[in-house]
Amino acid sequence: MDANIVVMGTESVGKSALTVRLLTRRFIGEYGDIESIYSHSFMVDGREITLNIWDSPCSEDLSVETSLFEKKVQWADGYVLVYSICDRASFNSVSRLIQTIKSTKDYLNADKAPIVIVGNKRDLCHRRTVLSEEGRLLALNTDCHFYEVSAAENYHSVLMVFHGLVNRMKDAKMTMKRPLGFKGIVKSMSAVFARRRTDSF
Ligand SMILES: Nc1nc2c(ncn2[C@@H]2O[C@H](COP(=O)(O)OP(=O)(O)OP(=O)(O)O)[C@@H](O)[C@H]2O)c(=O)[nH]1
Repeated sequence: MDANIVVMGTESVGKSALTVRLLTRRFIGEYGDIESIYSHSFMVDGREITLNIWDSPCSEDLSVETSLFEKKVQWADGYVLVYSICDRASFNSVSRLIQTIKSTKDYLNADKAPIVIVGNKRDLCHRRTVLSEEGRLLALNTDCHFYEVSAAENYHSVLMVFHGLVNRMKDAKMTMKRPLGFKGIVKSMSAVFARRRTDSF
């Protein structure tokens, strides 16, 4: 199975940290302002799954970004929407993103693609401003899955996010997508930071 996942959320919530954690099992602290698509393969229930993961900074200015946003929605088989549990504005933004994704999908008549909501930075619970229950309730109300994780502290919880999404995608009807033109597991940090221009497809 080959599936496309878009990782979205506001600035500094840990989108790159989550993606890099999945790819390398490591947390390196600083990630720079990278927008990249990575390819990562792993086994689930004896089957090889290849995920193409688009780590994208979010622009709230959808009037400017509409065509890029539509491109992402057309491309995506699933979404990881990230907020920081210490940043209420990032949580509110995820809530708005879900509505925008759903209305764009309706507008484009795109396939139903599952969404996972991720509350990141769980290790900073002394600075928490968003309760777990709020995340859980948002997920319940919008038919999404919900996880709270710490990309800084834990690889397995991050793995669970992507496994959970893969399981939901298996249930959803998947249409064949145009291949990205590159594949393979990203194995080293230098490969992780090899940039891929997103306007090339
Ligand atoms: N304590 C803690 N810090 C984290 C965690 N995840 C990410 N960070 C930190 O938060 C900052 C932003 O992380 P990034 O992964 O660059 O966030 P991003 O969402 O990709 O940011 P942009 O690319 O600017 O949109 C960095 O300083 C990370 O070290 C976490 O789980 N816990």
